Amino acid sequence: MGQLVDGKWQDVWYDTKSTGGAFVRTTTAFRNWITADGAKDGYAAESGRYHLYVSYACPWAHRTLIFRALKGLQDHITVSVVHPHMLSDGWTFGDDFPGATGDTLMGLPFMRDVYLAADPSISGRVTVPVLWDKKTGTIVSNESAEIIRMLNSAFDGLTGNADDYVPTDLLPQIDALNARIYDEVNNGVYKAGFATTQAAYDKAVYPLFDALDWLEGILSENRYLTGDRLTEADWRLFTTIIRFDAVYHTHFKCNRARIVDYPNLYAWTRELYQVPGVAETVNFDHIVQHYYYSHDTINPHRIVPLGPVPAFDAPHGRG
Ligand SMILES: N[C@@H](CCC(=O)N[C@@H](CS)C(=O)NCC(=O)O)C(=O)O
Repeated sequence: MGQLVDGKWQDVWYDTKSTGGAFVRTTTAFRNWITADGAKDGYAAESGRYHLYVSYACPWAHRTLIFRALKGLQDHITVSVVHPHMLSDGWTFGDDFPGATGDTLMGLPFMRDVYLAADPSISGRVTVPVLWDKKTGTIVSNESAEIIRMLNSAFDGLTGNADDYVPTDLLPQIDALNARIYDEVNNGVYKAGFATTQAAYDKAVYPLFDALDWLEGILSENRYLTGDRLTEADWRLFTTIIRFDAVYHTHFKCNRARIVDYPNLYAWTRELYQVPGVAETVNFDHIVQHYYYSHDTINPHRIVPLGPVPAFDAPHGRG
């Protein structure tokens, strides 16, 4: 775990001293957009041009794998999967774990080397996902929220897949859902888990469970978050919820309730898990190994608790 400072790796954990024990997520550095013709930033949607660097453990990277699958982009965008253990070298391309592929594009040893290939004097955290452009040899984007918006539509002309998870008429509703879900759920579990004071933990964990109660209410009356259409808002929530009982409940101390205790949220999770192509993007060995093994300030002995993984392939009964 560390970060790059002027192109040099420094092994340091998150600083919570200057923020009263609170985890504050840093903003991302590469924010370009792929569009159908490349008119916006020079990145045109072309088959075989782009490569995704992901971790199966990471909920943000998971979003991009889901959109790649939903949009039928598997033959157009290649992928490398990092090793689940993120230790003093950060994410690595060790391939001695089932499903970890190594860097299949450039053969580099560490994820930081991908950032250095884009900018040799870069400063900042080395995060996944990364969307890499093979043509110009740089990072297009390392912001999952923007990568999935690109994947949602930019390649439609190439694939003929026009499924739209961000329909214009629902955009304000999707953005409003995303904003609360990001702050209180997606990032809320991290704020609870990485807090180093009781006050910072309390400030995250109460809103988190209030938000889960709110979402359970929505899903008791609607099939999906915005009503009867499955949208980006559902998928952005899904990658946190599917990890919840296996890791966040125990490791991040989000233990007022489990997802299996919320009948509608749990059934909705099973329905989304069973959407064709999605189950293949969920890898519990990587998820469980990553969290319990990588955060030595939280779990210094790296003991991976037994825990059950809920039966996400059980009938969901929704619809
Ligand atoms: N804003 C980024 C956040 C990505 C992120 O924080 N990824 C985590 C893994 S779940 C990471 O790579 N952390 C490494 C670090 O912070 O050093 C996104 O959504 O794409």
